[in-house]
Amino acid sequence: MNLHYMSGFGNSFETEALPGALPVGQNSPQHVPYGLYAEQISGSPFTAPRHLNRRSWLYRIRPSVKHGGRFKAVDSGDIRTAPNSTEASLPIAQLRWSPSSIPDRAQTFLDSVHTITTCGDAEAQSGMAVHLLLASQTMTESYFQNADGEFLIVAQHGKLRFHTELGVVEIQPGEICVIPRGIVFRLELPDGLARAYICENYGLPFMLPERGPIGANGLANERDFQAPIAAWEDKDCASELYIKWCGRLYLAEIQHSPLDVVAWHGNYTPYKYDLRRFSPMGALRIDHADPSIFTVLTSPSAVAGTANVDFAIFPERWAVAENTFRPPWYHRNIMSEFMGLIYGTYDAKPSGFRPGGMSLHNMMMPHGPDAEAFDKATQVELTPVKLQDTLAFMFETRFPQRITRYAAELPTRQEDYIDCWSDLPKRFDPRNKAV
Ligand SMILES: O=C(O)Cc1cc(O)ccc1O
Ligand SMILES: [Fe+2]
Repeated sequence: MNLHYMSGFGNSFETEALPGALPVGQNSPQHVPYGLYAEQISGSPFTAPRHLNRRSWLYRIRPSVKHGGRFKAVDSGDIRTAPNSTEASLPIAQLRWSPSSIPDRAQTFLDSVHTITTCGDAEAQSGMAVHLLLASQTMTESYFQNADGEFLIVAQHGKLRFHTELGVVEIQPGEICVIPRGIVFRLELPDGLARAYICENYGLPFMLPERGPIGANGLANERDFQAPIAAWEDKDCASELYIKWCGRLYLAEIQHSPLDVVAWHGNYTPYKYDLRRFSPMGALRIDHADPSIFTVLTSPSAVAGTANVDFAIFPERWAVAENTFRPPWYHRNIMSEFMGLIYGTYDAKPSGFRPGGMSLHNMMMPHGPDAEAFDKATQVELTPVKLQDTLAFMFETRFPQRITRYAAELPTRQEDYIDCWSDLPKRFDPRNKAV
């Protein structure tokens, strides 16, 4: 499918799928072209300062109030929403899971979403959840809307094509898609199967981090983000609209497609980004820099520098530091680190962390390179080395992440994970400074 996008991050975009569908010079004329309805969707309070203000104007076949009706509460399967702190009773630990296979029994988007962790409080609009998407069924007359947060979807296996109210966004492994809070979509699977990690961000929408002394360019560059162009469905048939709202799932039976937006303008839009366009900065002479240098997107909290969620990646790059232990240092962190591996190997965990797998190093849980990585990093000759064919990522949050019962009971959980550090010897010798 040859899809077109508009380039930029946080721009005011405008797009029309029919010539002249977009009103000119005003948002809400008495008569909208082609008999469309004008509707605003606000992703920030009206009075939010400009840099945080998000809204779009949609020109649609029916106002979205016609896409609702009577909602009934339905079972939310494996989807959980914070606070969900008492469901699993595992003792605290460093946790890691091998990749889950994608079941081939037919699954809709909803029963292919399995929550792994939750943190914060969705109703307080802070915190996040991590979900694992194991999908094998295209949604046809079924649509979903999340009022609790925005979705950041990290494709790991197979293509994911999101038909959204604002247009179509397709991603493949190496790419991400963000769907703002409240935007209706359905998911199509061009390859039949897909595996993806989802960060559901309850807080402020993701934005680009400040660059500070880096300057005006580098890391994720604005022009590499892509927003969809308007595309509408004019479909009258029995359909289902699911809404997740304050942690519960509701269903409304509707008689048409809610993806009926013919034109739109604004800055509240889904978007995609190819993580391989990230322009990394790094330690050019000594030491291992803090992973914040690899932040792609951040959802700030009200406390400066204390993210609700940071989305960071560990992309292909050169390692050049001299006289340096090059992998991540051993550490404990007040922030909680959920990691996934999209492809390749991750330098701190060469064996047990596999593409499609997950790890969780929660608040103040010690971690760092396993024994194999430590050995290699302390013995290797320090020539410039390219870390190639590798892409890992981290959702790092200020809140402790509570795992779900589903995650605790997954057969892929590696009960022996902490043994990856057991071969680290005591190396201390008070008589020998130069071990
Ligand atoms: O724990 C991890 O593997 C993630 C990580 C990477 C890094 O380079 C520095 C700190 C950090 O938490
Ligand atoms: Fe870490």
